[in-house]
Amino acid sequence: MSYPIVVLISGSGSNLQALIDQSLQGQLNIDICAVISNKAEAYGLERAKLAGIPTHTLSHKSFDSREAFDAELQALIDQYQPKLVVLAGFMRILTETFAKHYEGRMLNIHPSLLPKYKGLNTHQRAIDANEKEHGVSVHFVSPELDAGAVILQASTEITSEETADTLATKVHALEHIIYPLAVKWFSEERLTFHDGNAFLDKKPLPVNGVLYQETLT
Ligand SMILES: Nc1nc2c(c(=O)[nH]1)N[C@@H](CN(C=O)c1ccc(C(=O)N[C@@H](CCC(=O)O)C(=O)O)cc1)CN2
Ligand SMILES: NCC(=O)N[C@@H]1O[C@H](COP(=O)([O-])[O-])[C@@H](O)[C@H]1O
Repeated sequence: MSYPIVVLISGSGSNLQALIDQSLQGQLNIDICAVISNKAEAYGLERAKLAGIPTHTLSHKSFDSREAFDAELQALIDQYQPKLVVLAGFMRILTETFAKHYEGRMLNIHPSLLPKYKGLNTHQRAIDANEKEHGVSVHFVSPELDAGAVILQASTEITSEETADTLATKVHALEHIIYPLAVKWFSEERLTFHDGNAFLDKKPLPVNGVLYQETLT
């Protein structure tokens, strides 16, 4: 029996594509029931359609408040009764009510080594701060932005010639490895969440999650 998930996007959907590909290759036993975007122009919607996955666009601009948008989004998601909600480049801050409704069963991928560089424009900020390394974090979604329990991180060196674009390319490659791995762990019920903390095989994860190395796969 495959594991039902719903994926939320706002843009290109390369992380969605990584999940689709690994599912099709039999590496992930998931059923992506629907892909929902808040942006009609998101290329990730085309990726979903090509994979035969139902798509929905729910524009936040059509709602008077964040709460009204989130309520509609929650009703749409719950029609599919997913066991996991995956934010894959979903660029809206979610309300406390929404985050609590899916607490422990909603993941996000964030392009920094949390808790560093929460928010937006993380690659340029890391370069401007003369960081020697940068990377990506997969975490449970909490009401506080980018503050949920970290599950997995992967890092890369920032070179002297680095630009935000070259760094984003390196980070994207890491994302496409660790996000499917985190989803796999959750779908196999190895990854769990209790009282704000993440556990793998019933053991508490380190505060910054597991640092990805090749040996993990
Ligand atoms: N309650 C939470 N909501 C969201 C979380 C979270 O951890 N808790 N993660 C984010 C994803 N994210 C970073 O990983 C993020 C997404 C969006 C923004 C943001 O500032 N959004 C603006 C609009 C920006 C735009 O449209 O380009 C906004 O919502 O006003 C910051 C961080 C998903 N939600
Ligand atoms: N704050 C959230 C955030 O910035 N998420 C980032 O959006 C990109 C989505 O790429 P994709 O649409 O190709 O998967 C990814 O790099 C992800 O880390």
